[in-house]
Amino acid sequence: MSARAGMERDRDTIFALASGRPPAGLAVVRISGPRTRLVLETTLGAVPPARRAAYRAIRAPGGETIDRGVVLFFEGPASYTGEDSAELHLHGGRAVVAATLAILGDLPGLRPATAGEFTRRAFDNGRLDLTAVEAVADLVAAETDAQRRQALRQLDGGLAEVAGDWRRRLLHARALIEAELDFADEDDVPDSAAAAVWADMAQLSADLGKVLAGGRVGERIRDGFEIAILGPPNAGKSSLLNALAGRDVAIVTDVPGTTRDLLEVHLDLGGFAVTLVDTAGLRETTETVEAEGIRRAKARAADADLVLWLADAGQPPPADLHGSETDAGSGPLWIIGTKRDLDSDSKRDSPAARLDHRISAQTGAGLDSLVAALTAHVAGLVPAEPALVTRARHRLCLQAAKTAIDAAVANGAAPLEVRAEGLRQAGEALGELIGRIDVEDVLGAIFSEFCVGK
Ligand SMILES: Nc1nc2c(ncn2[C@@H]2O[C@H](COP(=O)(O)OP(=O)(O)OP(=O)(O)O)[C@@H](O)[C@H]2O)c(=O)[nH]1
Ligand SMILES: [K+]
Ligand SMILES: [Mg+2]
Repeated sequence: MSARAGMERDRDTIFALASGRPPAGLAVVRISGPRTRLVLETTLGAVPPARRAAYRAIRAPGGETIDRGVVLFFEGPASYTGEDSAELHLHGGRAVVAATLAILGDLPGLRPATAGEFTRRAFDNGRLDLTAVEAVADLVAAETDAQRRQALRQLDGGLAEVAGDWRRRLLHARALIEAELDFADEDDVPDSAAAAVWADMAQLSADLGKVLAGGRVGERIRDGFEIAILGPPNAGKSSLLNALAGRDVAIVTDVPGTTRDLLEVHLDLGGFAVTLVDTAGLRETTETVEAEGIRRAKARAADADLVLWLADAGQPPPADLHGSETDAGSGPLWIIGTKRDLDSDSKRDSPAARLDHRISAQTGAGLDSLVAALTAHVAGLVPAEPALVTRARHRLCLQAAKTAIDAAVANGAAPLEVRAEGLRQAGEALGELIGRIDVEDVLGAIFSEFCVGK
């Protein structure tokens, strides 16, 4: 779309059902754009007072009453989108919603909103920065308390405020350097100002490093921690997955090699989103499909925050699976003895294998204590300090900024212009983070996550 066509579209007044699929108790239809007042005059007879709930009849142009409900009018720019906008709170019936949307669609200058378009206008009108836009999407998608809290913190400016401070420090440093360049011919300019600039930039790099050192916890809270279930064929992996999911997700049979593909179940463990992954049983095989399943199982285990190694006869995990716990990319591994209901008394008491837990997916024995341990483990992965980096995009922008600052600080022998350019690049990376510079491609990716009506 050309810039001009984009501006034409922006002048449209948009509408959408912002609430869930009817039938429902209520339906909220959202309207935003320059014709909002006209819409309200046409359908209600008059524009209600701004920001005050008004009980009104909603009428078709012919005069028929479609429904009665509460209407809210928000006068721009003090609205979510920054434009005149309104909400119609209707009875959530299919016919009510369909008739209302049809009336709006027939009004000149109105069209249905595209996914995320209300929030896009809020961003374009400076009501939300880019991290807040992402947070709106995350809040709508949040399924656990930790996800909700993290999204709300980000919406309240968690990362954006810190990044704003960092940008101001960079601008200040660049201004001092500019001044120094302007006075470079004069002998009486003290060096101390420059020294202070680079000391602060070194500190800024350390501040960025501290936030980055939080690792990917924020991303994990958003996307879910991963627990992979591995073990030899028939160890009872799929049975455990089903037991923890509380439903029959995976096929369970007594045929070794039943599971081939990775199967995922999403759990809420103590308010944290967790993805539990069932995998193909590990064994030597020449069978193509099974071999691919085993390859995927190992790859997933390498990325997991925790591997549960299931063993019904105490088989130890292969050495290539987990290495030491300090290996990069490999989290800890617990050994779980399965089919406890079949254990003879002698086996139960034998200390032959190191077992972290003993369970029976069949009787449910040991499952409560396993879930409690998993919940505590996941909670233990989350530091008390809330994460500021909640998406890979944030991490990459901060890393780019830090790299540019580090190079500028370290490169003391380079001309001042070159070092200043590094600081400009760092500022640009932080600008990209909050969406203050041209970021069209980034925007497309972010807004594609939205639903219509948001
Ligand atoms: N007695 C008993 N049998 C179990 C238990 N858990 C699983 N089984 C049985 O063990 C067999 C294999 O179970 P699965 O859950 O399919 O094992 P798996 O590890 O997923 O097997 P593959 O996908 O083939 O690698 C099935 O016959 C299950 O009914 C248990 O706790 N007690
Ligand atoms: K099986
Ligand atoms: Mg299985």
